[in-house]
Amino acid sequence: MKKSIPWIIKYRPKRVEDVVNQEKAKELLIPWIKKWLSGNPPEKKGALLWGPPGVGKTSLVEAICNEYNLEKIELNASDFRRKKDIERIALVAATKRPLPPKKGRIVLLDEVDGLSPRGDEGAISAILELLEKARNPIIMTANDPWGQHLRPIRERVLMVEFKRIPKTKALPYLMKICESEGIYCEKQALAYIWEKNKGDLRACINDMQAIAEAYGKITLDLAKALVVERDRTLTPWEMLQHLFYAKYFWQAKKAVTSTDLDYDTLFLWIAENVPKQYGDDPEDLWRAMEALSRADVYYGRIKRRMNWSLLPYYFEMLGPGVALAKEKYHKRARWSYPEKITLLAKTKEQRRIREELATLLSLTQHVSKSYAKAEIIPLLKFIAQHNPQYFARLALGLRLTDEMIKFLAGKEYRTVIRIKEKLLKEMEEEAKIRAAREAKEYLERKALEVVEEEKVEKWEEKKEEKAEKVEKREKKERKREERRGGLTLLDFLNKKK
Ligand SMILES: Nc1ncnc2c1ncn2[C@@H]1O[C@H](COP(=O)(O)OP(=O)(O)OP(=O)(O)O)[C@@H](O)[C@H]1O
Repeated sequence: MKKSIPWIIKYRPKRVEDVVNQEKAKELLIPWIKKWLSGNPPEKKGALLWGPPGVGKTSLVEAICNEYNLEKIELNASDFRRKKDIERIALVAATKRPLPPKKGRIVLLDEVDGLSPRGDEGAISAILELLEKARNPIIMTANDPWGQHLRPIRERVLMVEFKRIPKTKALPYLMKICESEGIYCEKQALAYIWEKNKGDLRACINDMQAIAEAYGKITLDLAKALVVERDRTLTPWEMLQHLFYAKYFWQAKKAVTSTDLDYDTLFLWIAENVPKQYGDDPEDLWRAMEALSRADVYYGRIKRRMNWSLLPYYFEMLGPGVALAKEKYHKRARWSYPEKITLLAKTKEQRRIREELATLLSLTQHVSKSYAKAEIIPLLKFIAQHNPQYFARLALGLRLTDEMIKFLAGKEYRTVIRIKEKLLKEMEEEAKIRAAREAKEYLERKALEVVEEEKVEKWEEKKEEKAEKVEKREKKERKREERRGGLTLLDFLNKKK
């Protein structure tokens, strides 16, 4: 595929006057820069250029650098998240003079609104320090500078607002690009592109280039067919359309990141349709499948290690990897809904039963659910299908429901249920007999207990009678002794002698 320089680079404003429709911003920024150049730095050492994306913030800074012969040191939000990043690069840059022939230096911190209120306080305090010490202008950009955490920065800088580019200004500018490229272009097409991109010139130029390079002209019909509204979520079919017909990296990446499909489902949609779309060219197909397999590897790592920083690579493989795998034009194939999803929908009920069975087994057998699924369920299935008699006993013991039995026994289901019912009847009979036997034994035991109690009572009565007799005898004895004058029989006899 022929690759040419992106128009947003080729037509980037070179001079301040080339930046369209930002007169107010220029009125604020240019005098501020001139103060720096005059050797009498302004009170506020930083400027924050804010406004919607693609309206010329960075372009104006670059145009200023060009026009006033300044060196630009640019850092993106991801480069200055930590305090020491700023100290290492920006602070040095902001406090040193540039090498000749450059007259001065601008430090550009792009997308400061990308700093998070919690994780990046260090970076924010480092920026504040930078604003104190700077001996060169510090320019920052942001789409939304109104976060509470950016307040200290807002209070110390010159706030410069950038407006959306109105249609009246944007269309002539875009038309000029078409003329320079020698491309036939319909004005309504540009108006349509402008509307869909809500005044974002970068997005308009990108869309124009994509259409022009694919079809050699920009017409309203083509624009309607190819331009997607920004921030709109694509249906899976639209996603496939945009992906398979993307000519640029960014288009393909946008296609895969603009759906609300979850990551697994997105993968399934693409994997299902790649062979259909590229099937007529083995090499294109091979490259696309290679990209898909890499996406799968990244996704596996993300899930296993919870390493979400790999997500961009997943999208890059899935989107641009698949889209740019083609070297020739492919006719639109008959795309289809991923078979796996259809299958999953069909097997939903089966999966529910399997899940319930695994829960039951894990509770009764004291194993994990995954062990139950991997080891016990297959074993039960085998037993059910080869020895229904034995399985029916197991089913009763494990208290499996009929639907679980059906799930495990498959064709043998009816046999197992028949055996299970027969077993249940037998068990009921057995239970009745056992209950009757137990009742009889109970009565016998009770009767024996009664006889024993009677015996004990009689024995106790006799014991009392005996005790009474002994008491009576002792009483008599005592009376006789008293009559003898307290002498024992032996004393009495001795006395007589
Ligand atoms: N006002 C403008 N005048 C001329 N060209 C513009 C203007 N705005 C945007 N462009 C075009 O869009 C491209 C991107 O613009 P730029 O990088 O300046 O946008 P930005 O406002 O900084 O966006 P972001 O907030 O996303 O960084 C430029 O290369 C240029 O081609």
